[in-house]
Amino acid sequence: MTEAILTMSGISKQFPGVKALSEVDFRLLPGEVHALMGENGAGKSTLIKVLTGVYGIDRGDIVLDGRPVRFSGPLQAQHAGVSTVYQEINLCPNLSVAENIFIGREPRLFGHIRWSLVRRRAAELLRRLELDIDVSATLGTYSLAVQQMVAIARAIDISARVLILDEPTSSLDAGEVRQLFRVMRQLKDEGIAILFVTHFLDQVYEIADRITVLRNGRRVGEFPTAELTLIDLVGKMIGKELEVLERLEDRPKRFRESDVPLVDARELGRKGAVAPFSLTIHKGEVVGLAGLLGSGRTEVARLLYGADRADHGQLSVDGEPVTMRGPRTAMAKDIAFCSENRRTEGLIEELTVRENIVLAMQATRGWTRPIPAAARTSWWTGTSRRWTSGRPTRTRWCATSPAATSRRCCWPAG
Ligand SMILES: Nc1ncnc2c1ncn2[C@@H]1O[C@H](COP(=O)(O)OP(=O)(O)OP(=O)(O)O)[C@@H](O)[C@H]1O
Repeated sequence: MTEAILTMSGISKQFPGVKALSEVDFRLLPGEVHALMGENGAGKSTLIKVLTGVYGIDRGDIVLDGRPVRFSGPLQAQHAGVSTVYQEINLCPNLSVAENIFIGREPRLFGHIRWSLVRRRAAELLRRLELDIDVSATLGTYSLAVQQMVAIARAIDISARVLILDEPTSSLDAGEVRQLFRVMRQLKDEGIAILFVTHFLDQVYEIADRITVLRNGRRVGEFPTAELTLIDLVGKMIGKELEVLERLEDRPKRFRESDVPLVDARELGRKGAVAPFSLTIHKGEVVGLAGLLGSGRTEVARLLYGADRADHGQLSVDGEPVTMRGPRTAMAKDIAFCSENRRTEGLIEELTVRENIVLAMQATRGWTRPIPAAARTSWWTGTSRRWTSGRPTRTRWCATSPAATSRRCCWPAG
């Protein structure tokens, strides 16, 4: 059996009031992509951070290449051969690609940086990864995906043994994910061990050789990907067996399929943005839209809210056909929208909390009907009561394809 390049044994980490890791064991083999899986709060980030010295360890041992190690920080870990590339690229977008690859470790002669050597070595490195990137161009002019490849190139040039990729695909579209996976396969073939943290289950099955599952800070197990079915993986992540998951499907719903849906979109679409899709949402139901960046999730939500106008299909609310002329129509139908860009689209940060809420209230009433001062204080408590009493009963997930044409319900949450 191949000897592990990295072994973590009995790792425990306590934060005030939270046991983030309890006696966790983890093994990483050279030349493998190893997915670290678990629900939010399972302990994935903490395990990476104790490995790379961001946090100290309460108990446990780390052995790298046969030698016990305990890093004092990510820089020391990097020099020992363990590099991390995070979802948020921590490079300098205003510097060139070559400068970013060699920043802090530029080759010098008599104190002067040898720029031609920097460019040549950067170009060689990127060529080795079959990346066609101009090393003299400013990094910030490239897409996030390319910037991520540059970060990976830098990481493996510094230390080419263990590469940790923490949620690397969260901001990439399908084509960029393919490009990243090609690079990952190449690094794997060169013998580099890759620790891959992601929430995208389909990507794990595409790229990972083995999977370690964490739950509530404990290791559930280590499995060859080929021997763990998707439903078993989900079961291990959430701590429920297959039969329980199947029974969840049969849970009584608080609505009948024959009930008139609250929202009923039939072949709704917008040219150039979302191909026609159909979707129903019943009272008390939570429907999840899942898909990669660019798959059309946000665009679907914007069409339902009227933030963008549909040019195809029909939308009905509470059984009545509606022409969404804009957010005002949606608000009149009691539809609210919480944008993913809350800071730029959902709030005016210069205003107080109260002023932001009053603005929303004013928008529903129209500017000709000012809100009485007394109502401005009572509205929030009234609304939160309404929200807590209207508990959702059931969650469905719908996956959107790049053109938002397909709809696939996977499993109910909870
Ligand atoms: N710095 C911290 N201080 C206190 N508690 C923390 C800290 N970092 C993490 N935790 C807690 O430790 C537990 C594990 O968190 P961790 O971030 O490692 O989980 P995760 O699996 O990476 O989740 P996610 O997928 O959401 O990133 C959680 O309960 C979290 O709230």
